[in-house]
Amino acid sequence: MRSFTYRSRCSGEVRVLVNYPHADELSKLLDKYTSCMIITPSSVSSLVNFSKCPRIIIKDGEEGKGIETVLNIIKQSMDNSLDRSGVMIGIGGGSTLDVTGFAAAVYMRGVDYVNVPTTTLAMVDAALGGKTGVNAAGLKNIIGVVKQPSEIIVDLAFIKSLPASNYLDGFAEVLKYGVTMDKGLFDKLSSNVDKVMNRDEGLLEDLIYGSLVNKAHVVEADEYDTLGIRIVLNYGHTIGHALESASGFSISHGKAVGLGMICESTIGVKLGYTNPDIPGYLTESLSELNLIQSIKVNADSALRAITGDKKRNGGFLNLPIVTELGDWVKVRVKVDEYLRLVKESCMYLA
Ligand SMILES: NC(=O)c1ccc[n+]([C@@H]2O[C@H](COP(=O)([O-])OP(=O)(O)OC[C@H]3O[C@@H](n4cnc5c(N)ncnc54)[C@H](O)[C@@H]3O)[C@@H](O)[C@H]2O)c1
Ligand SMILES: O=C(O)C(=O)C[C@@H](O)[C@H](O)[C@H](O)COP(=O)(O)O
Ligand SMILES: [Zn+2]
Repeated sequence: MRSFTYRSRCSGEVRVLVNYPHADELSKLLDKYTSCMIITPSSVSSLVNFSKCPRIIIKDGEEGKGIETVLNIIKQSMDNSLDRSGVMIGIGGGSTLDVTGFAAAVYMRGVDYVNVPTTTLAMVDAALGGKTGVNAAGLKNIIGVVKQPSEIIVDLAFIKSLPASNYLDGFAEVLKYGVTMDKGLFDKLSSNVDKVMNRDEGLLEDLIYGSLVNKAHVVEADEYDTLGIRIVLNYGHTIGHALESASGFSISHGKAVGLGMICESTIGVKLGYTNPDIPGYLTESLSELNLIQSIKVNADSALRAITGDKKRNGGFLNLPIVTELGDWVKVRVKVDEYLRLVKESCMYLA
C-alpha cells in the first residue's frame, strides 16, 4: 500500500491511494458527504463491494463516452436528490471516469467526485489529473473541462477480472511516461514483461505508483495545459487519437497510443530531434506486450482528426517530441508539414 498527495490550484490537495481496498476507503469518505451516487458500467457493477450509494449504470467504452451519458447521470442524480454537498463516485475504466468527472463538473455547477479506476489504463493514467470530458462529432474529448477528483482509490483487486487485452492496454501509457520522462520506469517495464503477463502484484504496485507520481508532477506544473508542459502526457496521442477516430473507435485507446508513439517517434527522427534507436525500442516493448495491432485506417479521416487536435495553434501544432529515452522537447511544427510527415511515416494509414 502506498499513498501520496498532489496539489491542484483550484481544489487543494488530492489524495492518491495505491493498493487500498475500495469498500473500506469509500466507507470512510461518507463521513464527509451528505449524499452519494456511484457511476459504473454493468461489467464492473458486480465487482463493487459497496452498497451505501445508489448506482447509475452507464454504457462504457467510447460508445458510452458521449453527452447522452452525461445527461443520464444528471437526470438520475436529480431523481436521487444528490445535492451540492454530495459526491459522485466513478468506478470503472477511463471512459467511465472521464464521463463521471465531466458530469460532476457541470451538475449544479460542480459537485465533488472520486475516482475508483478498474482498468490498468485508468489506474496508471485516467484517474489522475482532472481531464474530464466526452467525445463529439467523431473526435476524442472535444467537450470537457479540467476538474480534479477529490480522491483516487486504486484497488488492485479489480485487475483480476480484466480480459488480457484490456489489462495490457494500460502499459502503453506506462511506456509513454517512461520514454518521455522516466528511463528507469521504461526499463523496469520492458525488463519485466514476464511478471507483467503474470499480473505480479508487487510489480503492478510499483508501475502504477511510479506512473501516477510522474503524472502528478506534470499536472502540478501545468494543471490547465496552458504552459506547454502538460503536452508531454499527450505523447503518441496526436496520431493515436486520429487512429481511434478514423477507425470508428474499433482500436482501443491504449493500442492506438502505442502505434501513435511508434509513428511520432519516427517523425521525431526525421525532424532530427529523436535518437534513431527510439522507434525500435518502442516497437520491441509494445510487441512483447501484445500491443501492436495491425490496422490500416483511411488516411484522409486520420489527417482531418489531426487538423482538429487541441494542440493546434493557428497554422502550427505544439508537439511533444522525445529526444533520448526519458527526455523530450516541445516543438512547433506547421500543420501542413506535420500532415505530410504523418502520411509519409505512419504505416497505419492507407
Ligand atoms: N482523463 C484522462 O487523463 C485519460 C487518460 C487516459 C485515457 N483516458 C480515456 O480513457 C479511455 C480508455 O480507458 P480504458 O482503457 O480503461 O477503457 P474503457 O473505459 O473503455 O474500459 C475497457 C473495458 O474494460 C471493462 N472493464 C473495466 N474494468 C473492468 C474489470 N475490473 N474487470 C473486467 N472488465 C472491466 C469495461 O467494461 C470496458 O469494456 C479512453 O476514452 C481515453 O480517452 C483518459
Ligand atoms: O492527462 C493528460 O494531460 C493526458 O493527456 C493523458 C492522456 O493519456 C489522455 O488520453 C487524455 O485524455 C488525452 O487528452 P486530450 O487533451 O488529448 O484530449
Ligand atoms: Zn491516453
